[in-house]
Amino acid sequence: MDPSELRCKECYKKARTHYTRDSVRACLARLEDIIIFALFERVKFPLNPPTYDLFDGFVRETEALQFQAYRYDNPEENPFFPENLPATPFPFPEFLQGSGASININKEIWEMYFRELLPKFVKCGDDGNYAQTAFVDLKLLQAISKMIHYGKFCGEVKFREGRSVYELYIRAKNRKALMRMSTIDSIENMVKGRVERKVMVFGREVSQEHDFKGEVSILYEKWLIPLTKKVETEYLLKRLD
Ligand SMILES: O=C(O)C(=O)C[C@]1(C(=O)O)C=C[C@@H](O)C=C1
Repeated sequence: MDPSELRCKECYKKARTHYTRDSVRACLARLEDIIIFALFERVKFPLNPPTYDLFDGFVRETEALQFQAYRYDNPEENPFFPENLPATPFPFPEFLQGSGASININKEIWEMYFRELLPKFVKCGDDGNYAQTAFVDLKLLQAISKMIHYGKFCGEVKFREGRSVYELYIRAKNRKALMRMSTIDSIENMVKGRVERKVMVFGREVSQEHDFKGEVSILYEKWLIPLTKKVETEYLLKRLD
């Protein structure tokens, strides 16, 4: 059968119209699984430096292809090289509002990935598996990017629940207060605990070679959660533009 014939009524419904605190948190939890699995996949390979001679081009070409397959029509997805792609109007009914909808901090995520994450988790060496290394790097980068940019959706659901207070701080451009309002320590601790448990369960085999104890939750604490909150706060600051 030609897969392009696969159609059902639901396909035309473009259902991603509404997000709630619970649905956004459930997405973040699923992305956590993808990030942890991909991290385990990545540490099976050593650093493999020649991978990175062509990695930029590999990401640009992959994004150009995925653009044609409508990946970036979805406001949950943000390219690493937007300058390489035609501008996209958002065809999904828009949930995000204001000019913060187009925030893209992938350049910062890219820096964090190569400066902090890879050197921390991956051993030096070269086993020749460059294509596999590049695929898993991109998978991990895209999952991390999606998670961090979910900060926009976190910001929007919180704004809709507490519009009057948020409007006050947004008009006063009070970044600190918005950051404080976005921060829920109990949820962050729950996320870090859950990450630790997943690492222990998913990573039994990998952990014979790599001792991940605490490291993935530190990655969350030091980079992934702060960058998600940064996107959330920057989104809110532009919510009324
Ligand atoms: O769950 C939320 O409310 C979020 O904003 C997400 C998140 C996270 O990155 O997991 C970020 C900030 C909060 O302090 C708690 C959790």
